[in-house]
Amino acid sequence: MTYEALFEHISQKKSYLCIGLDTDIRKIPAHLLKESDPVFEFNKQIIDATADYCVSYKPNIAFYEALGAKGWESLQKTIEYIPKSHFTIADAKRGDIGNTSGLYARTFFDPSSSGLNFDSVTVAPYMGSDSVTPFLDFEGKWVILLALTSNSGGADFQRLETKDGLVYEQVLKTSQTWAGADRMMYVVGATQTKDLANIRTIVPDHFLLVPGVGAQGGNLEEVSRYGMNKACGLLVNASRSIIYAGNGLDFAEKAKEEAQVLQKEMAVYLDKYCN
Ligand SMILES: O=c1ccn([C@@H]2O[C@H](COP(=O)(O)O)[C@@H](O)[C@H]2O)c(=O)[nH]1
Repeated sequence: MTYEALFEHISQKKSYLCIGLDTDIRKIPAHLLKESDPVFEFNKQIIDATADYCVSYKPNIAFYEALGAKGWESLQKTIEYIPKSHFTIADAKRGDIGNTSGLYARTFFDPSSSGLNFDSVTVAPYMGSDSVTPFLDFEGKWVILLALTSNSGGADFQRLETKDGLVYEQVLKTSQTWAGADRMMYVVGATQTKDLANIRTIVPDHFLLVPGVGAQGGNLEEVSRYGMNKACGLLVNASRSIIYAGNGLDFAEKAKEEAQVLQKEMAVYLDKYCN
């Protein structure tokens, strides 16, 4: 998906909501456990109920890998089921020496190899350029680089001072020489809103993937006020607060209600801050 197509979809839907499909077999409603693939059945009903209110889905790969081959199968079926209009993110946080990164890229981007055809994958910048650029060899696919994460421990390294600024600032600056705003996004936690104005001076045009509203307590208004640019430039993720909003027969309806609340708020912020 292109930058322009993503912005067009956001404008049409008046939403920059990304729903995290962090589907934990131990947390899904009991009545689904009799299904042959409970994880896929849960995802399918969540997608059917919420697709009108979001522009993106982000399965966190850990939740699928933890189930072995069966989890991989649920992930493949889920990715095929998501409407093509929606931007898909493999939240896998990969990155290794170039040779190995190339295979991680095939895993998420080459359906003839793995059965998966994501639009993007999250990548850790720690191993540097040759660990990231193999993901960019796949035309039209995106890298979402970890910059300033939502967890408190992120500060251990990301906020270390160097002679040229903080480590996360260096990640933003150096990685711009690898790809532009049309192929690269950055992860910035919704719990890090004090840094958003600074981040926007370094990457004014890039999309930011912002996890941390909902269960982690991030503030959507602040994220939007300080993070939005003229093409919206935000994909705000919520996982647990949406997908586990209910736990009964009506779990998908409850998820829809939560998604709708966020979408309505986003419509207001798009009018106010997207310029
Ligand atoms: O900095 C980061 C990077 C990734 N995540 C992931 O996003 C979701 C958040 O889930 P919630 O249930 O809405 O808290 C989850 O998959 C994380 O692994 C993040 O939270 N922070």
